[in-house]
Amino acid sequence: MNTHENVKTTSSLAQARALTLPPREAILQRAPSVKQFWHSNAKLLESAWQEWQKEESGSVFEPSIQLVDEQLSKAVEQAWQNPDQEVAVKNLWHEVAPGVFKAQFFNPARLEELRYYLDALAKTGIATRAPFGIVYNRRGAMLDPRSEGYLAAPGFQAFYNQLLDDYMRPIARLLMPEIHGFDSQTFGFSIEYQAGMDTSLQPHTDASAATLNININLPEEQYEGSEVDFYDPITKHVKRLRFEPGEAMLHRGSVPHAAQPITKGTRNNMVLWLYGEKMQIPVFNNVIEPKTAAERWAKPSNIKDKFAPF
Ligand SMILES: O=C(O)CCC(=O)C(=O)O
Ligand SMILES: [Fe+2]
Repeated sequence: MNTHENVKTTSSLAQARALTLPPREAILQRAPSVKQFWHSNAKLLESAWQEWQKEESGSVFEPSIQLVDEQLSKAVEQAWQNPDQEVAVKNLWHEVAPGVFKAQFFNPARLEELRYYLDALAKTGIATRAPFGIVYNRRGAMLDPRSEGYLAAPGFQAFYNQLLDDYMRPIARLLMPEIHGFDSQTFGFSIEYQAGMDTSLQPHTDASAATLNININLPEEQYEGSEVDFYDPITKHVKRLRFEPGEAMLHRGSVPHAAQPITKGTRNNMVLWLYGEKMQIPVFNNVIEPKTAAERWAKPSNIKDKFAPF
């Protein structure tokens, strides 16, 4: 006989699995009924994810920060212990276009752990919402708690928060000092590009102060096309960049960029954003107040608000 608590939590997963998603046309039209669907089921979905995790713990290997490239994780760990050594982190990032920095972020040999886990999440039968920003996104997911229908599995959330708090924020502050102070709020989503599905993205800027775009393709997952173009608004130069498995680009949200059509294979990525309270981002030509290394390697005390870009 189940305890009362068990009966209650077991039913969340079953209830979540029994939900009928709004029709695809309504989703694409961003109908108010779709927003209402996610809003009214938000609590149920969160408890379903918790329940799923309880049931599955042991059988599904959770992604850990050990997936991060060893050089990067060592340098970052050192910097947390002694911020004056942050230059070792900076040296691992190369400015490949104005305001765009590239580094090896995940160890490609361990990416299958993340992908295996994400596949397991996709098979739970718990509904997730794809990013509206990607025209027809059929495969991607929302990652941040501010987004309805997000991947609320506690194991995933722990990993996501570590990526943002331990890695992205201090690194972004180090490479783009003007974003410091516009970085207490987080946002994230995943994308899967595939010919015949979501194939490209029009030129745009992000509503972020900084964007970390990490390729999570497995080494054997080849693709053609799907380069990301970054535009230099001053010189009008276009830099066409290709992502290899585990590579990341960290860029100012204000740098215009576009994804070229994918012609073969798939490209999977995880996109993380930082911005300030109420979605504030740095203003062009803002006076930059100098910060210390110790201030960069610190977690913001600001409470997260609920503003979601999409
Ligand atoms: O395709 C990419 O890697 C870029 C995605 C992107 O720019 C976005 O989602 O805002
Ligand atoms: Fe973007």
